[in-house]
Amino acid sequence: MLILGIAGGTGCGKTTVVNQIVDELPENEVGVISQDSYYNDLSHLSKEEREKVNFDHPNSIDFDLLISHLEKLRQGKSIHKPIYSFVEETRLEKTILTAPRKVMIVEGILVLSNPKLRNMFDIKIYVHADSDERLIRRLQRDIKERGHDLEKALTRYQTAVKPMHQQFIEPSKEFADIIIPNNHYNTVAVDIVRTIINDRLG
Ligand SMILES: Nc1ncnc2c1ncn2[C@@H]1O[C@H](COP(=O)(O)OP(=O)(O)O)[C@@H](O)[C@H]1O
Ligand SMILES: Nc1ccn([C@@H]2O[C@H](COP(=O)(O)O)[C@@H](O)[C@H]2O)c(=O)n1
Repeated sequence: MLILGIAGGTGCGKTTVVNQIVDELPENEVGVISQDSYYNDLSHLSKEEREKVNFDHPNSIDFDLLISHLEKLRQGKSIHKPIYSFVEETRLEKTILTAPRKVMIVEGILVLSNPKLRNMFDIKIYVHADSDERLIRRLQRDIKERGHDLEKALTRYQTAVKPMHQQFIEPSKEFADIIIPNNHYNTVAVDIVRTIINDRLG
């Protein structure tokens, strides 16, 4: 199994890059795991309490479960991947049965920050976009798709997203084998990563 880890700040385009990579590859050969699926289950907290959680700190992610799932996939076993609702800010009861694939892509803001997870990756990629570009994209997405209003999105950005980015995410860039500049859609970089994967798939 070839495991790729793809990190980068919120709104840099990780999901978009992964979708572009996967789109032209055989469906049954490549699997994707998003760190977002592994947010801690906060169903024991009230909605008001959940609003106050710092979702950009590594402690908000169940890395133990993510790592154990990746280990199982590597052993050829299927996993029950959690489903996270950004609107409810909690994990759903339903899971997705996910089978191992020849190539597994793990993407998320903090996947290169966690040393144990990072060491499981054969190829480490960091997607870079400038912070103003990321903020614009994030506001548009959070308001359209994640049920936030402008004030909530901006407050979160100032109090959690930006400081955690500076403390944990940006420094993880130094572990990357490949840095993809993504202020603009970068089809050349996507093609290069796809070629690496195709080589492995033979
Ligand atoms: N290179 C790009 N140029 C302009 N918009 C982009 C680019 N890459 C992604 N986007 C848009 O930015 C938003 C966030 O992208 P997404 O892939 O979800 O980022 P991430 O997964 O890193 O948070 C989405 O609405 C997406 O369509
Ligand atoms: N309930 C939540 C949980 C997380 N977030 C934000 O998601 C961002 C990470 O996801 P990306 O797809 O943008 O990489 C992270 O910055 C959290 O602030 C949220 O808004 N609500």
